[in-house]
Amino acid sequence: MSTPLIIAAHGTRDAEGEAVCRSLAERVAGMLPDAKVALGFVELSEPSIPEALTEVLTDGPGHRAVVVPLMLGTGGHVRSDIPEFIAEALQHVPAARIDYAGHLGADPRLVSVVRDRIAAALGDWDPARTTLVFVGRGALVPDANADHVRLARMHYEEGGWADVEAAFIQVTRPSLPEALDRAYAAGARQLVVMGHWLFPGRLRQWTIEQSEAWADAHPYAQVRVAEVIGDCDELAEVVVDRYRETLPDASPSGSPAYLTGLLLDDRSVVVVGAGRVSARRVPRLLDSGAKVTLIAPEATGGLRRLAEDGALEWLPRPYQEGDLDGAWYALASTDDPEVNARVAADAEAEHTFCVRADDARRGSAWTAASHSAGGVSVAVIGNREPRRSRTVRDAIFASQSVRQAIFSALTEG
Ligand SMILES: C[C@@]1(CC(=O)O)C2=NC(=C\c3[nH]c(c(CCC(=O)O)c3CC(=O)O)Cc3[nH]c(c(CC(=O)O)c3CCC(=O)O)/C=C3\N/C(=C\2)[C@@H](CCC(=O)O)[C@]3(C)CC(=O)O)/[C@H]1CCC(=O)O
Ligand SMILES: NC(=O)c1ccc[n+]([C@@H]2O[C@H](COP(=O)([O-])OP(=O)(O)OC[C@H]3O[C@@H](n4cnc5c(N)ncnc54)[C@H](O)[C@@H]3O)[C@@H](O)[C@H]2O)c1
Repeated sequence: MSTPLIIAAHGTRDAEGEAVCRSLAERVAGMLPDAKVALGFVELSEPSIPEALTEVLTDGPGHRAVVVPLMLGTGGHVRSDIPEFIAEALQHVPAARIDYAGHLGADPRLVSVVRDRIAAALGDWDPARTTLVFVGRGALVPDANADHVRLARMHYEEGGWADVEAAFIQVTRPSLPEALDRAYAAGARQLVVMGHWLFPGRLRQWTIEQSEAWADAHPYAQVRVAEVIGDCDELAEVVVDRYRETLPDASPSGSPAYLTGLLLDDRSVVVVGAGRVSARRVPRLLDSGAKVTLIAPEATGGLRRLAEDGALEWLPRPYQEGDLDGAWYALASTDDPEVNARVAADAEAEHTFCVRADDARRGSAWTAASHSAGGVSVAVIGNREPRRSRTVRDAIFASQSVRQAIFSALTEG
């Protein structure tokens, strides 16, 4: 049995909205046959999040649960209310572990569903002659509102619209009628209103009412209102992904690797095998100041040159017992599994951490996908999926906010 999933939904007075939410939860449950999946609501529907959590934690396996907020943005419910509900549940079941997953966000699958809903409302209209009014909830959290405006802008960039206006149904501005007025003043006479809502409910109702009232007052304009996201596979898949993202990755025992930073200056590191894998890893070891001894009958050109330059010591012969003496760290990366197994076994006996390149579960260390910039090093270890780790590392450094965090700290310092 896998860890139970609590889907933290908003809740609604609207019977249809609640039914659609429940059918979405069933769809998610169908995608996670090994896990108990239950709904908990922030308000207006039953059970509450602490009630739902307490029930699965008391009955379920291992006193663990994952909470996925069924929320598009990062407003107060995601930042404060749900964490408080989790804390409340932990008071009832103190030994429990509850992981709080990320909100749904602008996942490409959800953006694509929204695009479909908008296209259905657009019907026979030409987007180039139509203005899209993209309505969000509005929150006290500036970031959440800015995210909504960003998403509206993405629809402009990708949709071929005459124009796109972002609007908010509550809390902040422009309101929906204000955004419709702006568009009208700019010449728009065909408007599609998309309320960025998950399910039917009051927000959808207000969107329709306000759009109709505005259209009645503007006889030269036509307004079409798009449907909500609703219960669909894409939404369920994003919920399942958020759930899975919180689960620990599987090293040999199923526990995640313990990430650390080795300080290798002048410490002996033994690399057995001098092919492509070693050629990728040895330069990084040398960058870290390690004293590298390379053991292999044949070495790639690059490694040969490093040996000739005196950057490392190369012993051009097969591995033999005793080669790991004094080593702090070892790499077994020959193309012979039996040799790699011997290196790993000798390292184990010496308490030397050792990477086994051909069969990682039989080693005691893994090589991270890493990069350093501005004195900050990032190491990513995945679930024996090196390409994914590399992609995650690259995404971290491609992120503007990460670079800002690294370099603004440098200038402040
Ligand atoms: C991240 C990176 C760091 C680095 O090496 O510097 C790294 N592997 C990279 C590339 C890569 N590895 C492989 C291919 C071939 C193509 C393919 O299959 O996709 C490519 C792609 C290529 O070469 O382009 C094959 C492969 N890899 C492992 C096994 C054996 C096994 O899993 O049991 C096999 C099958 C061997 C076989 O079939 O015999 C095992 C491991 N590889 C790890 C790290 C460790 C943690 C990984 C993680 O976080 O998930 C781990 C678990 C242990 C370890 O070896 O340390 C680096 C990319 C960084 C960058 O590009 O900058
Ligand atoms: N972990 C990873 O990221 C990763 C990536 C690709 C491949 N691999 C695996 O790693 C292993 C090595 O791959 P490669 O592409 O570097 O191989 P390669 O064929 O390029 O190099 C193998 C090296 O091992 C040396 N060698 C052979 N027998 C030896 C012995 N008895 N003692 C010492 N050295 C010996 C060879 O001289 C050569 O230098 C393979 O088993 C491959 O399946 C791992």
